[in-house]
Amino acid sequence: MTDELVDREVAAEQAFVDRVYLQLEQAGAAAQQLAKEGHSRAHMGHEGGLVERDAMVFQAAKRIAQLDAAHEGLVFGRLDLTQDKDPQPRYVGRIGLRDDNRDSLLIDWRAPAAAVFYQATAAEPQGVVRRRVLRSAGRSVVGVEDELLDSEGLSAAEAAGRELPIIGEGALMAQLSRARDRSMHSIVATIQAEQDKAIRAPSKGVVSISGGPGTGKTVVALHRAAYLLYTDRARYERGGVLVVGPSGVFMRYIERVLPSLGETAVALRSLGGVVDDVRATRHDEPAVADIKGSARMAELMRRTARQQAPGSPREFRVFWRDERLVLDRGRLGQVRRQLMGQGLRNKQLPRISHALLDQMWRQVRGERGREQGREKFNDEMLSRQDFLDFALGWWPPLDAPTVLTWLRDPEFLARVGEGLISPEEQRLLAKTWAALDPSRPIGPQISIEDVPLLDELRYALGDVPQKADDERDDPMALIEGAVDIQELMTASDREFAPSGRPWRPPVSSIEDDGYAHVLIDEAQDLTPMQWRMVGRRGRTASWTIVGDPAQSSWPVPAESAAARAEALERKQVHAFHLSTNYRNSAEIYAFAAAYAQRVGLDADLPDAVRRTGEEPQQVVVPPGGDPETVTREAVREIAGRVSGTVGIVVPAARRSEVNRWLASWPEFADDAPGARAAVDSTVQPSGEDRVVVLTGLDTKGLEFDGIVVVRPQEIEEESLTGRATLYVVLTRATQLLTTVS
Ligand SMILES: Nc1ncnc2c1ncn2[C@@H]1O[C@H](COP(=O)(O)OP(=O)(O)OP(=O)(O)O)[C@@H](O)[C@H]1O
Repeated sequence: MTDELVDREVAAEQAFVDRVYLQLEQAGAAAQQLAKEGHSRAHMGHEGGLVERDAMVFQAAKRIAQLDAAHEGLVFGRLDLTQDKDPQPRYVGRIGLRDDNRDSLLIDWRAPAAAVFYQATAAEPQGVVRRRVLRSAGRSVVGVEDELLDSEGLSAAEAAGRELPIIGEGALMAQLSRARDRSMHSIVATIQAEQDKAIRAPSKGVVSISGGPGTGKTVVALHRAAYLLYTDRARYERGGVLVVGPSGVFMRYIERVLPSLGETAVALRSLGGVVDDVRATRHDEPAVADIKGSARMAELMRRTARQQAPGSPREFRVFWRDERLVLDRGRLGQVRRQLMGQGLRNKQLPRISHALLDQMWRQVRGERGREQGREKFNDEMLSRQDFLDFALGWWPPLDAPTVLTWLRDPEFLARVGEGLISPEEQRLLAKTWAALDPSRPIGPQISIEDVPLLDELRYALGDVPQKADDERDDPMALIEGAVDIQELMTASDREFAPSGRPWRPPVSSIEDDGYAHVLIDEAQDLTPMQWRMVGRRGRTASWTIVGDPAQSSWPVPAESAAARAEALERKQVHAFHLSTNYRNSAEIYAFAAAYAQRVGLDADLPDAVRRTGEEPQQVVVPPGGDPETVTREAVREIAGRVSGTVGIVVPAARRSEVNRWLASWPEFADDAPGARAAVDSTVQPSGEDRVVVLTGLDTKGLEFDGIVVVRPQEIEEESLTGRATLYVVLTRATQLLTTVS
């Protein structure tokens, strides 16, 4: 293959790509013009729909241009079919586009017509002679990679005067060898057949995608989200797609993929951010996390939500027509039980005054009182400030953060935890909640493990009924106006809302929590309580769940499996399995797999296909030697040899120490500004650093060109599932891996 030939082919593709961008600009300008003219029409009938669609294409393309200029092109694939099928080339891109005659210029990668691009193989070419991947930098085509799928078809095409040279080493290998930066990239150009099947699976029930490390589970799941939005945009955009991943760092790592595919209507949430308006970023220590994640906590929260509010009045006395009426403990207890039996606590707010009045009216025996009648009695009581204050103090509207803070009192905790959690467990829990302050926003005060507990409380309490706007600030309004309560828009309202009303992320009502699709990444790590939390968001949803049990950091798999089954409520599960590791070099993965087998993890071992000739290094600090010097040497060596990111993975207890090391090494001053920031606080590593310090758990789902593992033994011993965590750590590097023991 001559350079001249390559240049000629690249130039030919460039001409086509230029045409696409020109067309896109024209379509965008026209869409904008139309949108300007008929903004209100966009919500009506057919014409409006067209405006919306064109505007969407335009928006998508604009985002692609902004976000991906440096990396990925709009047009990435070309198919040349057999003479009898179609002598014209077909191009595949991130979005679909038509020319002025409404003929297809570019096929959306998700369209049925593009499926063959991913599914054709040499064994089953499906009419494809040559598959070509275009490599681009922004709008420039910089290379092409071809695959010949049907040599007979090629001869026939050439005989008919079509020239179809085969160029390049194969797109996949070129793609896999690229340096890694701090964000995940889309794989649209090189999706493999087994991945494509999972991406395009029908959107019913649950699609469960399993596979070992680096098999593309995450990236496949994200492409699936884009695929679903493409196939049923009205449903998924209106109902919402929720993507849940393990950590904030991970969410930042994947956040570019969907926009680069032109999709923005997706809520990306870390496990600490599933509940609206709450963003927890800190983990509890493993022993505490294990308690807070366990299914028993559901009962603890249920009991908590039924307790009398600490400090609330416990008695009410009043004289009425010469009689003393008393609401004492016993009578209040009866009213309480009656109200609790009728449903969620906050939902009873409109009923409490009448329930209390009933109880008091029963005490009215005297003739003077009786003859005035119940109505008069009600009127008079309801106009007494002391009665209203009592009623509202005794049964106040409650929000989950306030109720969670009740648990900071060890005596309260002991009472509700009786028979459920041991005194030692109570002590551990109370310690983590001791400083909770109801007067400050709860988000920054709680851990990732507290978030499902908070959610549990929200559902046990129910929403405080909403009143009309002018009464919002007056809690008294809750008591009297039992009838005209305005509920917030519910999930089903949203589902059937007139089209054209854009979907907005739910606010904070539990009725707004439902989504049309829920996608869970790293599902093996969800605790039973987390499954309950995400389950509530997907009652009427279809699901995509991806995970690898061998990477699990939850110690009681059976309990988690039960919670998962409950969350999925007998929805039908379609299972897909991915079998090739695209991340690690074969050498690195062989090392990690040997570790998994040695320590008895029941690992799903994929094939790693890319050889680099670089074996992992195991460095031992000599007796009396300095671990910092040895680590620094290892990091320097790796950073000098790879052009992308480097992760230094350490036991949780050593994170600040190693951050201090890194911050003090002048050769990394430019590469690791985040380490400096972390030295005196617990801030997350900044998004753009080339060299970062992470704990084992932090590395979940991420990847780096090079990894240095500091004291692997300690990572292993750090928690009950330390071996699985270390296995995860060993499977994060694409090029070079060094352990420092
Ligand atoms: N078809 C593909 N073409 C190019 N790159 C791919 C392909 N499939 C996966 N990759 C790359 O392989 C790497 C691993 O993918 P991903 O993180 O999705 O795997 P995973 O199965 O979720 O891994 P883990 O379980 O170890 O976190 C990523 O860099 C991804 O871009």
